[in-house]
Amino acid sequence: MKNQMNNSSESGEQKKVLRVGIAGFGTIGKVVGQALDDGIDGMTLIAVTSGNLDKASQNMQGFRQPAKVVEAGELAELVDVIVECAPTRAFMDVAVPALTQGKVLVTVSGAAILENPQITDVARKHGGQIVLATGALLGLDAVRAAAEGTIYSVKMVTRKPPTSLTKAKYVLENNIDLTGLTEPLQLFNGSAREGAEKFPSNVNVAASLGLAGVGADLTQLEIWADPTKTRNTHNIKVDADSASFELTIENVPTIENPGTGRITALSVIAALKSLCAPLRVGS
Ligand SMILES: NC(=O)C1=CN([C@@H]2O[C@H](COP(=O)(O)OP(=O)(O)OC[C@H]3O[C@@H](n4cnc5c(N)ncnc54)[C@H](O)[C@@H]3O)[C@@H](O)[C@H]2O)C=CC1
Ligand SMILES: O=C([O-])CC(=O)C(=O)O
Repeated sequence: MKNQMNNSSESGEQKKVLRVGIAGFGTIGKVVGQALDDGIDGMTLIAVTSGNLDKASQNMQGFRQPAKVVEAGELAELVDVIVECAPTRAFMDVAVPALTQGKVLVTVSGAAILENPQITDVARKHGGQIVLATGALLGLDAVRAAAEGTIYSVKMVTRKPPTSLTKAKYVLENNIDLTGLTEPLQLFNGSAREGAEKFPSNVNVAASLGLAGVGADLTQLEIWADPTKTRNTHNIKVDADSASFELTIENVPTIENPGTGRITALSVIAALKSLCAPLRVGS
């Protein structure tokens, strides 16, 4: 990782402090920014960019040390680590300059990585790294481990309250009215790749599951708008030669953006901490 800041610790030894920038200061970005402002060992928030720069400044009013608010193109050169939590369509505008400059990109945009697989070549060529945080899912550590052997099948079923899906691309494009739904409605049944294309802001987790395991084409996905649910629920079933497992996570929707579970920002914070921690738990 290039260009880390040096700080002297009390013992006099040089300690590397990672300079962090956030691209996308919305539901996830604000929580991550607040955590950095509260203090994460070994890193400091330097700069933020977002769709609306004035709003980003306002959102840092309570911060002890508000970061610089910069245009998207300026962010990468100022920092060592970029946290990308912008809409899928903005991913390449953030990722390419970051990785071309050899920086670390921490992201939850699994759908955008599937859509732009060449981004890993950019990272490889310039010595950058993409860290796809687990986000709103669970079990990616076990899926990755199983993928070192033979996985026979991976299936994921997502059930979200209708309010978490009203802004989904597929729902808007097809004028699907989810208000007044009285029983579960299946919106999608197919591969994780196709699901991530149709619901890019809603099943990043399915894209991540595909990337962790047998690939997005072989990962099966169902998406349901389910009025019996109050939480964004993902169930995954994996059958492999090393293990079989079934896991379910029930994510509390955020108030700002019900499609995004509260745990997502916390997963990003955990991923950031892993970059500096002397002990890293999980693969
Ligand atoms: N893997 C996972 O578990 C999850 C992934 N996500 C992904 O994270 C993304 C962010 O989620 P939220 O924070 O809930 O969305 P949000 O809509 O609350 O915030 C997005 C922010 O990005 C900003 N933005 C728009 N255009 C931009 C650009 N060109 N450059 C930089 N920032 C820009 C917006 O102004 C807004 O502040 C989602 O679009 C989704 O793709 C979301 C939830 C879970
Ligand atoms: O997958 C996503 O992008 C978001 C999600 O399901 C959740 O927050 O539960």
